[in-house]
Amino acid sequence: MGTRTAVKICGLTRPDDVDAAVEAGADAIGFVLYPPSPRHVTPEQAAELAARLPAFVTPVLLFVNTPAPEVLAAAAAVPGALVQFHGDETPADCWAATGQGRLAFLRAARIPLDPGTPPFDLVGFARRFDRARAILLDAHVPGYGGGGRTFDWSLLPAAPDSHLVLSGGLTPGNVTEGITTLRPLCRTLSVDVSSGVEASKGVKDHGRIREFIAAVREA
Ligand SMILES: O=C(O)c1ccccc1NCC(=O)[C@H](O)[C@H](O)COP(=O)(O)O
Repeated sequence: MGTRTAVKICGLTRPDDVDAAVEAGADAIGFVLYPPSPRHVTPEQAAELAARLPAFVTPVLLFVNTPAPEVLAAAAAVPGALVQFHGDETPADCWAATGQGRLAFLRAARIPLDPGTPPFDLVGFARRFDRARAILLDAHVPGYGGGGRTFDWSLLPAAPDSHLVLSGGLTPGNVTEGITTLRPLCRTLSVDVSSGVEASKGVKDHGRIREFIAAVREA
């Protein structure tokens, strides 16, 4: 029996898109609380959208270098939220912004795209952020994330004790390859997508969400 790969659909801004992602079988829904992002929602909007989620779908609040009090205030309004740190946050920043571990968090690792850069020290990164629920692997793109770019999956070293989330440029067409490439390297693997299921930034294509999740379920 295959290991079930959890799916996070990220960057939702509209109620209909949240409902469609839940209907399609998403396990987690990400809300971007980073004002420069074209997918940005306010904490109040995130709380309103998250209230549409059934208990078995996890809301994920995504921050970039946000002060701890703002993270904690936003999370207080979203019961059961995971927080995702996608900037330059240190382990100490994550500890403070999760209320000394009260909140579970994902830590994004932004993998350089430049050819010739040395392999990413995934084991070292995971050790640094050993309190993280999982390490989300994304391409290092301008604007911190949501870039629709894949990094070179073949360069990733094994991280047998790590819970990983593959992210960055996933689509219904490439997610199966991503899963088969990374699943043997880690303890558990989930996937995360934003651009690859969009009609435009922040506007999700419901058919592509269904295709993406169907591809994951078949992998
Ligand atoms: O989605 C954004 O606009 C964004 C902006 C700034 C930091 C992070 C952001 N998204 C984080 C995510 O978890 C995305 O799903 C991830 O970067 C993958 O995005 P994509 O390559 O578009 O699938």
